[in-house]
Amino acid sequence: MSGYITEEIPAEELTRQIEQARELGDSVRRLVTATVVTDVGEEELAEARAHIDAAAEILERSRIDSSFGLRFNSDGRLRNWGNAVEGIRNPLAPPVEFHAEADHVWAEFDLGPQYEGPPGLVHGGVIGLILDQVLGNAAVNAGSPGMTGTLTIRYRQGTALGPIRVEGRLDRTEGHKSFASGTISTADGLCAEAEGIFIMPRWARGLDASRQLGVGDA
Ligand SMILES: CCCCCCCC(=O)SCCNC(=O)CCNC(=O)[C@H](O)C(C)(C)COP(=O)(O)OP(=O)(O)OC[C@H]1O[C@@H](n2cnc3c(N)ncnc32)[C@H](O)[C@@H]1OP(=O)(O)O
Repeated sequence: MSGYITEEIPAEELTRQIEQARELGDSVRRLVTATVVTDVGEEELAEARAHIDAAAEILERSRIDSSFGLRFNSDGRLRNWGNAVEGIRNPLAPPVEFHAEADHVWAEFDLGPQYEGPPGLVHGGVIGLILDQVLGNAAVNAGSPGMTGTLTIRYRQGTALGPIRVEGRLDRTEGHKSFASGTISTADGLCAEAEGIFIMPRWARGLDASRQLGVGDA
């Protein structure tokens, strides 16, 4: 399967690259939020657009000819900068930083106006996006990673934009299948809960465990 790349970047250099990636992602995330809620006039909009197009042209001077993929470094760190939930250089990602406990994973972060569905509330698809990742990471954390086969979500109440907490845990495994569950909550209480079946695909079953579907961090 392509997109799984092994690299040898010296540790200090990789740390520097990670910082730069986060800074670039944060700057564009700020821009995305500002774009959704700006109320400036026509002249300022034109001025901003010229700057944005100029910045895009600089970034396009050199680019990889694929998506970012999963990049494993020789020091054990893994980069998933394009990931739609966790990718530090992906401005579509909040990005979510998960914490791994013995029996579950969790994260707390803000969802801004770019994630809106119904007015003031998080889009249902974004809820699914985040729950897919938290359940998948729970399976990874428990040592039983897999691709999402089935994801079932029950939306209990609207999720207000702003601070949210997500949690996920592995409930059980059956052969190549991992059964995970998780929740999204806010200050208003439980907003959505999910159950998922994560399956180790046939093509990945013979691979070294550390390379199966991106077990790792960074
Ligand atoms: C880094 C980790 C975090 C990841 C978080 C994000 C996760 C994702 O977004 S993954 C992307 C979205 N998912 C996908 O694209 C998956 C697409 N589907 C596939 O790749 C395959 O169909 C896949 C992996 C689900 C099944 O793989 P395949 O090699 O066909 O499995 P196969 O050997 O036929 O079946 C294995 C078992 O799973 C069951 N199964 C197969 N498909 C499904 C399914 N969709 N739902 C439930 N069970 C299923 C089979 O019945 C079989 O069960 P049993 O062992 O009891 O007989």
